[in-house]
Amino acid sequence: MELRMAAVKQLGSFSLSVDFTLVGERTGIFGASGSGKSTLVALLAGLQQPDRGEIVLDGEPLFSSSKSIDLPAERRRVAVVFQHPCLFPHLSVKSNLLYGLRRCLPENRVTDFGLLVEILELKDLLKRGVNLLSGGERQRVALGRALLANPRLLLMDEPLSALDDGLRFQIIPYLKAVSEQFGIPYLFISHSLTEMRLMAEEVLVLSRGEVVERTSSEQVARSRMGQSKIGYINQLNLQDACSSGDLFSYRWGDDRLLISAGSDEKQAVFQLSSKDIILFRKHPEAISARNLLKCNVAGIFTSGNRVGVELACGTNRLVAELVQQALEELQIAVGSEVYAAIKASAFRRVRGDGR
Ligand SMILES: Nc1ncnc2c1ncn2[C@@H]1O[C@H](COP(=O)(O)OP(=O)(O)OP(=O)(O)O)[C@@H](O)[C@H]1O
Repeated sequence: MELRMAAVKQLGSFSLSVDFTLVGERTGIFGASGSGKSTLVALLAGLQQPDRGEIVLDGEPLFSSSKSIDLPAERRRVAVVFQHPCLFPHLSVKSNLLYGLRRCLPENRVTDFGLLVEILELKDLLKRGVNLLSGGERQRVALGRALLANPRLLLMDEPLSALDDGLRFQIIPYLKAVSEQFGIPYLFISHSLTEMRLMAEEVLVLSRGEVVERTSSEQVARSRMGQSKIGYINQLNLQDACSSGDLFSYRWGDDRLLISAGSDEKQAVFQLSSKDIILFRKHPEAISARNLLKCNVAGIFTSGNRVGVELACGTNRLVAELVQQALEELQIAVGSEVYAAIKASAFRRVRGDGR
C-alpha cells in the first residue's frame, strides 16, 4: 500500500495541515483529543473534502484540488470502523455482514465470507439481531462488514475506545488477524498508547492538526514514560500456568514468574508498569517480593526527570523506571548486572488464552 496525503482543511478556528506518504501495512495515527485524527479519517474516507491538496492511494488520486478530482466515498474502497459501530439495528448479524458484501462490485468480492466469520468467531451469532450483541461482538460485526466490502485500506478510528479493558484486549487479536489473513492494510487511529503499541509499529504523531513526529510506537511509549502516571507498560506473554499455593506460576522465557492475578488458563498476557520494578545491584538477602530476576542492563534512556532502564532477562526485555539519583547511586550502566524485584501483585492480567 502506498498512501500519499498532502491536504489542508479549516474547520472554524481549527486547521489541519498534513503532508505524508505511508508505505507500511499497519500504521498508527496517535494524538490527543482534538488533534485532528477524526478529521484526517473523514478526509481519507471521502466523508469530508479538503480545502486543497492531494490524496493518492496506490497511484490512484482519491482527491486532487489541482485536477478537480473528488472520488465519492463509495468508490474509494477505503473502509472505516468507528468507535461506535453503526450497524442496522433491525437486521441480523448475517444481514449486516452481507450488506458489506453488497457494497462491493462482484469482481472485487474476494473476501471469503466463511473464513471471515470463522476468524471473527461470529458463526454462532449469525442469526442473532445485532441489538442483542455485546459491545465487543458488535465491533467484530462492524469489522467483518467493513472487510467484506474488500477495501484497499481500512481506517480504524478509535475502534476500541467504547469497550472496557477486558473486551479491548479481546478484540485486538481479531483486528490484526483479519488484516493479515486478507492482506488489507490499516491505519489505526487512537489516543491510547497501549493500543497503539499493540496495533502499529510505525506511528505518525498528530498535534494541533499537524504531524509533529514520525516514529515507532515503542519510541513514543519510552519518550512519554516520564510524564505518564502509569509509567511505561511492559507487556508479557506468559505460558504454562500452574498454581503455586495462593499464587500462579508462569513460564516467561527461561524464568518463571509468580503472579497473584493468574488463572487456570495456560497462557495469558499481563501488563507490568515500569514503576513496579525495583532494582538491586547485589542479590538482596530477604525480600517480600515474590519475583527476583537476574538481568543485564541492555540500554538506558531518559524521559523527563525519569530514567528508563532496559533489562535483558534471557531473551526477554523489561523496562524499569528510576529517578536519576538512584541510577547514579547504584552505578548502573549498560552491561551492569542487576536484580529486578517484582511483587506478585504488580502484574495486571489483560487477556487469557494467549491469543
Ligand atoms: N465542523 C467543525 N467546525 C468547527 N470545528 C470543528 C468541526 N469539526 C471538528 N472541529 C474541531 O477540530 C478539532 C479536531 O477535531 P477532531 O475530531 O478531528 O479531533 P480528534 O483528534 O479526532 O479528537 P477526539 O480524539 O476527541 O475524537 C477539534 O478542536 C474540533 O473541535
